[in-house]
Amino acid sequence: MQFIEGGWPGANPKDAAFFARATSELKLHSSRLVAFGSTRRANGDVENDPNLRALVASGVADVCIVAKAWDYHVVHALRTSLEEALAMVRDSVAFLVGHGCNVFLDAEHFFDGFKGNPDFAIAVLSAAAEGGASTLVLCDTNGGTLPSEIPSIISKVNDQIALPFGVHFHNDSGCAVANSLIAVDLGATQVQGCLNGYGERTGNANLVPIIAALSLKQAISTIPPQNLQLLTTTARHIAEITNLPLSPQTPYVGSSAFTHKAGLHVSAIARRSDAYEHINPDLVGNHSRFVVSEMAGRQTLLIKAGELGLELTDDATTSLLQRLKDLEHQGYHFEVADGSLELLMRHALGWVQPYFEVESYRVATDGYHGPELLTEATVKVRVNDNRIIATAEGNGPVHALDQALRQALQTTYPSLKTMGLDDYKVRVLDTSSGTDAVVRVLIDFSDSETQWTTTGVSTNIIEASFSALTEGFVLALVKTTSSEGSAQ
Ligand SMILES: CC(=O)SCCNC(=O)CCNC(=O)[C@H](O)C(C)(C)COP(=O)(O)OP(=O)(O)OC[C@H]1O[C@@H](n2cnc3c(N)ncnc32)[C@H](O)[C@@H]1OP(=O)(O)O
Ligand SMILES: CC(=O)C(=O)O
Repeated sequence: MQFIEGGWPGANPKDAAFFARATSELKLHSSRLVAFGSTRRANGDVENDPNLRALVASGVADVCIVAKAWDYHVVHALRTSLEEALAMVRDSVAFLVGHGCNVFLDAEHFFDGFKGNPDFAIAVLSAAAEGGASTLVLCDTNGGTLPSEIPSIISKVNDQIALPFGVHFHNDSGCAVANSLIAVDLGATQVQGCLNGYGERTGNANLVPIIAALSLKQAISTIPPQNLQLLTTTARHIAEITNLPLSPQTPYVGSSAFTHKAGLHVSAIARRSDAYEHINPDLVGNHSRFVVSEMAGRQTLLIKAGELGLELTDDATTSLLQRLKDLEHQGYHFEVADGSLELLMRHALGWVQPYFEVESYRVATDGYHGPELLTEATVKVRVNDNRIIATAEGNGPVHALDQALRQALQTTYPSLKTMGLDDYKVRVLDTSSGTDAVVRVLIDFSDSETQWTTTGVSTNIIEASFSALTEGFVLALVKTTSSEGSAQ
């Protein structure tokens, strides 16, 4: 069974409103909603404790309450006696169970508490068991516990407590996932955490790799098996909603999790698809990808060319590999510029783009005549046997050049009307050279069917931009003519 903790009813109006709506409107299929809270206050009484009353009033059957399991916290944070702390646990659990709740007890600071005073930490678990809790959850609240410390502590818990136990690790030492997996090996039946590892400070245990590892590598039931393939889209969707983007390197679900770059890796994968993948990415809804860079070898180029429907000869592969490495050394970055890479491959096969030839271009920005900056570009191109001169204005140099090129080419190639320029990025490659630096421009394009990125590198930002821009136009024409079935 999976549980989703929805918040702390009574802590704030939002959590209260959530439970009011969720209990009537939310239809969960494979999981149950849990309300979170704490034990009663020290020297208080359960009947009049607003937190416990709010848990009962939340309308959910499963509740999780936190209790201090470290004597240091009892003395200094709660400022009460160890006896009273145990009574708080016992009374609160019994109260909730008496109101029909299934109670999980989160033993806060259990691991640190156990190291300092194991008898008290175990006594907290026993008090919860006496009160009627169904699962005792050992928490590493400060997140400092290391994997090597877990077995001896959990085996002592197993010796003394018969109830099922869960774990709740924070990631302050970067060990939350590893600790959770070890705990499951040692008998934990509940792992608390958060999708994508969100949470206070460095976050909670990331449930994504925990679910994937337990389900796929240890045959332990977690989420329904048919939902495993939704792991990647779910993690990315949640990242989108929370506006906390996933690192591409996120295990299992990141965009680079199964992306291969090193030539030696790709050459082995070409022979055995699982050579450099710890699982089949399809199982979690992700996929393999190959990127081309200066670390590529021949096999990488052959695979990439195959994806583009191009057949590289031996000679073309050799010259392409050399050219690619030289250009990357100059500052090109083909890993993120698939469009420019495609053109490089075509050129290696002797292809010359047949659409237009640029004779010259010029751009001028005039800031002295009126309140608005005016940028004007002129391009001179040859299309078939015609010489065309087009001039256009724009918000800036790239816009003006884009407009002028469109004006020059659109009569002959009306399909260019559907092409859009989506993003434009500039990166300074050698900051120590100041305004004399080499810059790399990346431009993202799209039409109704597809997207492509081109790149240009120069000490002159206009030249780098114009090079990326014209490559974008050429690719738009390649794509149109390929989809019309013409020669490539
Ligand atoms: C270990 C964890 O991370 S559990 C998750 C913690 N989550 C949160 O704290 C988020 C929600 N919290 C809140 O909205 C508020 O802190 C509330 C509503 C719970 C309490 O607010 P307040 O009544 O203003 O108390 P405040 O937050 O200042 O202080 C905490 C009080 O809880 C007591 N307390 C702390 N832990 C516990 C516990 N496990 N059981 C009982 N009482 C506790 C403290 O002793 C203190 O009471 P005191 O001032 O009477 O000594
Ligand atoms: C309950 C909880 O969040 C903790 O102890 O870490």
